Amino acid sequence: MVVPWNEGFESAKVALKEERFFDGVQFINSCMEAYAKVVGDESDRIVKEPNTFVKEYTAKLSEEQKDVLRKMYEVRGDIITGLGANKRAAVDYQCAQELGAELKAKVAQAEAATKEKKAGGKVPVTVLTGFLGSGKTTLLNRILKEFHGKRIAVIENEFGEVGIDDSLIEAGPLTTEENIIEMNNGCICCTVRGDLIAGLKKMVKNSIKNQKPLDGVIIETTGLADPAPVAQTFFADDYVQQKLHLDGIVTLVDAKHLIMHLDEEKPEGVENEAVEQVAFADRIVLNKCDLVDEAHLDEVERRIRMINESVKIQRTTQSQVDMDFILGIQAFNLDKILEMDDAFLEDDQDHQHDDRVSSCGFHVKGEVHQQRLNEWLAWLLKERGVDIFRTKGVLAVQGMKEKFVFQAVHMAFSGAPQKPWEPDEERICKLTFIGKNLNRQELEDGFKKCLVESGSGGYAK
Ligand SMILES: Nc1nc2c(ncn2[C@@H]2O[C@H](COP(=O)(O)OP(=O)(O)OP(=O)(O)O)[C@@H](O)[C@H]2O)c(=O)[nH]1
Repeated sequence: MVVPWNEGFESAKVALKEERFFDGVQFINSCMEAYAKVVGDESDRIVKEPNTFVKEYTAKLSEEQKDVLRKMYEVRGDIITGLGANKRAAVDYQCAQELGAELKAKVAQAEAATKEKKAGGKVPVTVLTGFLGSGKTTLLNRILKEFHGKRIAVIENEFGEVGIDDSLIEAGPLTTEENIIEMNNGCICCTVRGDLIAGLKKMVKNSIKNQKPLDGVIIETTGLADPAPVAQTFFADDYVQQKLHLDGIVTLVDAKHLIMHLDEEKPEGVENEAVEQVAFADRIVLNKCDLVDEAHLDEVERRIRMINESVKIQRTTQSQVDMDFILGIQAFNLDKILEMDDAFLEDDQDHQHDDRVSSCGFHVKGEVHQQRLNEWLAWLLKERGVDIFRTKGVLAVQGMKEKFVFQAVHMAFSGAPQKPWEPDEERICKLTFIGKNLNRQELEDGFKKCLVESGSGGYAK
């Protein structure tokens, strides 16, 4: 149903008054597009290229039309100011001025605000993103360790069919279980976005109720997430917008595999997540520098700069980045994002993942035979490691007191005993693969052969 422009304008004004800025943007943009048609323009320049539109139309409009448009640009400027995109708001105020409004003070204020960054007492949120296996969990563990005295809440989103990361996060004393939310039933950028909002709200409300204020929130996305919709969450929900602010998007990059993923050909209309993650980064942690030489690192940096020219980059191994480089940086800038992605604030954005990429996981009671497992995984990753992007497992190995943690990124793998099994803890094996064109039957058959009692006890997947 097409809403008449004047109704949409009223809704925008109400949303502005109630400080529902994200809704306000949707109302004002659609009402302005409808108004453009009234004055004879079929394009969307009225919202996307306001300066050009105003220059072209000022002389053609009646006084009454100019008055309406002037008010629309002022309201849109106020709404966008509410969201924090002051540079963009200044453009709207200037357009309103061109049409006769007296808004010098607002323009000056918006221009000054673009230079000054304000968090306004809100809890800072850091989005940790980066392709599969780039070092996000390694970094998260370092943050939790280094900020031992801080109350940091964590939202952990995993792509694997069987969740493994909960076993790999080493929470400190102030990051208790109630402050860690696991989301492994879908991707945070699409299917579980509602859960992300609900999770953030729950964390903030609990911290207020228990009088234990949060010092920060870290969101670790899946390696296949598009960071744009995750960032949009901080503008789309009013409660979240009032209580939290997006401090920065930190993208981990695997120095060895980044170029391969940037160059991967995708089917028509499907986005390349590795490119999106670099494009939206406020900081890049160029990790795994131990695996490549200097010339390769220079080439990786060159490729990063082709996508995100001005981003700050720090080279690391084992995600050993300076905390000042990634936390409390107030780097997220809505104006910069809008310059890159005009549609960022539209609430019906659609993005398509590569449906050849999937996950296959096993959750089995019982134990594996170490040698059989080693031989099988070595064979599998050698033969299929180009397409198997990521393998993770926590396994009960026959005769081993500790949990055996297996990790692989493409062909490079490592395994080591971790924490001991508790005396009354059931010995289980969890193993998950993420990759392109996975052959579930082959993986299942191979894994079954590694079990001490092949096929025994609750073969979950
Ligand atoms: N050689 C090398 N290995 C690293 C480095 N940083 C992390 N790793 C290893 O790489 C593997 C993947 O690291 P994670 O921190 O789990 O990566 P991730 O991005 O959280 O992985 P997903 O959540 O599955 O996307 C682990 O085995 C790490 O120990 C590094 O700088 N060099």
